[in-house]
Formats: sequence, structure tokens, C-alpha cells
Amino acid sequence: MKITEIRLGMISVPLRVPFKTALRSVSSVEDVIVEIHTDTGAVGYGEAPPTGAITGDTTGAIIGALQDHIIKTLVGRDVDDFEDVMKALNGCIVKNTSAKAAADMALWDLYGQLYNLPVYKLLGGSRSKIVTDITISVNDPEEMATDAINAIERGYDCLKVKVGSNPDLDVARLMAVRKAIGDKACIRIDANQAWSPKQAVKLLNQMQDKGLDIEFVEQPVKAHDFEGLKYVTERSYVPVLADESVFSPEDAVKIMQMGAADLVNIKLMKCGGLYNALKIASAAEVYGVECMIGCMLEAKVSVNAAVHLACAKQIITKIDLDGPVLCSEDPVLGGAVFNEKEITVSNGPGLGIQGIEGIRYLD
Ligand SMILES: C[C@H](N)C(=O)N[C@H](CCC(=O)O)C(=O)O
Ligand SMILES: [Mg+2]
Repeated sequence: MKITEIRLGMISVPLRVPFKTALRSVSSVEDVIVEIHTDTGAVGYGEAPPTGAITGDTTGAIIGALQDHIIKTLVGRDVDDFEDVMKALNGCIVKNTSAKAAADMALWDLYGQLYNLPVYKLLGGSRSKIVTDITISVNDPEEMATDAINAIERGYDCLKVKVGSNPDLDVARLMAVRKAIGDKACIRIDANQAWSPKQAVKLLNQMQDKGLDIEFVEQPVKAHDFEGLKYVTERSYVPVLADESVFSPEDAVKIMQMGAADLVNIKLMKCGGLYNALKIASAAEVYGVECMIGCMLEAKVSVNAAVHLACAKQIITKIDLDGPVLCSEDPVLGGAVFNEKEITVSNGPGLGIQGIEGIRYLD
């Protein structure tokens, strides 16, 4: 199966409501689509969101990395030489993990089609259903309480509550959400790097003292501050999950060796796709550190690839794949079925995507 052409395009999908974190606020998904064509007629699909605030990858940078490095490296190669192809993809440019992730998942899609197996089965997985949380954007406490009630009415039983924008309000935010939903859902929180280490310990222990029952906190301190993360992990009653601190498998190993976090968040857009995500999962197995699978604000093409990984790896015990349910429409034909919190993986070959509506091709 030889790669003959790689086409790029864009999709736009409006969100149901604006998505707000301590790092950014957005109202639609505007993602780059990658289509890898082959001499057998098989097509592999990938998607890359420009999450400049986290990955540094803008739309222009994603397109540039693909056009100037990745496409030139991949066209003409045989998908069956999979390890060679993956090494070439990862070696052709440093960083640019979102562009690499889009190409990586399109290649896995083709590899599965070549051997007529869904990717999660190719990876040895057997679970076909997973359950995601849903994100509550950071707003004033009353609005967050209303959003939490709406999420419960949609059937969610785990909320990922964003905090950190004006931290003085954070305890009040969590009190309002917990009061509104009672014990109908678990609450995990994500500070997106907003707190100092000491502030994090103080706020988390206040939340614990008030009986708010927080499952874990995601990325309380700056991404580069591994010592600060360890400080919080050692002193907080609330378990700590490393998100923006873990991009590469090397980051993951360092965090685990240091004991800087209790849990690790794997995102395809941070690590460059399934090939590297599998290395993080293996390291986590060795260290006995459970993982969350997360996403950026993404449509279903790329989240679908993360679903396959989650269905394959038992070390992934927490699911934050709510990108598609935050969107007001789904332009993707085939792939996983998202029925609110319940996600069912596709059993079609590869990643199971049959097409994408409304692509604006760049060529
Ligand atoms: C969408 C997902 N639930 C989420 O919250 N991801 C964020 C980053 C998303 C973004 O800014 O695009 C996270 O876990 O930090
Ligand atoms: Mg996060």
C-alpha cells in the first residue's frame, strides 16, 4: 500500500456554548484535516486542532509542518513498512506534535485497513465501550452550577470543572457546583497551570476540608514546573494529574521517576499521535501510574483515534474525550458513536471513518 498523495483541508464546527479555560476561550473548532491517499484507493484520515496556548501549534504552523516536512517525507513510502514510516514521520521535524498526530492517525487508519482490523484490535484491545466526562467551562459560580445541572440532565456522571481564571473564586465555584448536583456526579478539576504551588495546596486542601470530594486536580501549576508539581502532589489531599507537563514519553518517564504526579494525561496532540502515546502508556504500566486519555477542543476525526487507544489500553482508566459532544454538529461519517457519555468504538477496518462533510481543501 504505497502513499501517492496527501491532501490538506479545513473544517469548521461551531460549539454548543463557548469553551473557557484559564488559558483560552473559543467558540468553534477550526481544524486542519489530513487525507493520506494510496495506490489501493484506501484513504486515511487525520485531524489537527490549532491549540497555540498549549502546544504552540497554530493553523499556519500545522499546515507549514505538513507541507514543508511531513508530506515530502511520507509520499512514496509503503504503509506496510510501518515502523520505518513512523520513525521518518517523527524524525522529519522537531516539536509540531499536532501536525505529526494528524499524519500518525491517518497512517494507523491505513495500517488497519491494510490488515482489515480496527486499530484498537490491532493493538490487542477488547473493550468496545468507554464512558467520558464532560467539561464545565470556567465562569462565575452561578453559571457553572447551571451548566453542571444541564450536564447531569444530559446523563453525565462525571464533570471536569475548569478553574483558575480569577482563583479567588475557585472554592466558591466548586461549592456552587457540588451544591447544585449533590452526589449525582464525580467532580474532577482542571486549573490549566493557573496556580502557584503554594496557592494550589491551600485551595485544594480548602476544597477537601469543605467536603467537596474532588477526584483529582489536573495541571495545577505551570507546565515546566516539575518541582512545583511534585510539591503539590506531596502536600495535597487531592490527587494530582499531569497534563501540560507531559508532552513526550521522556516527559512522562521523568514525571513518574520524580513522583511529581499521581496520574498522567495522554493527549495525541501533545505527544504526536498513537505511536508515541503507546510509549507513554507502556511507561505508565511499568511505573503503575494510571492514565487519563484527553483531547483538545477537537472534532470526531482525531478524538476517534483516541477512542481506539483507550479501548486498547487498560492503564487508561479515566476518559476525557468530550470534544465531539461539545460540538453542535458532527461532520464525520463513520467512526465511534458518541451517545452523550457513552462512546462505542467502530469495528470497521482502521479507524472506521468513511468520510468528512464540508472539508475546504487547501489545494
Ligand atoms: C476538551 C477537554 N475536555 C479539555 O478540557 N481539554 C483541555 C484543553 C482543551 C483546549 O484548550 O483545547 C485540557 O485538558 O486542558
Ligand atoms: Mg487539562
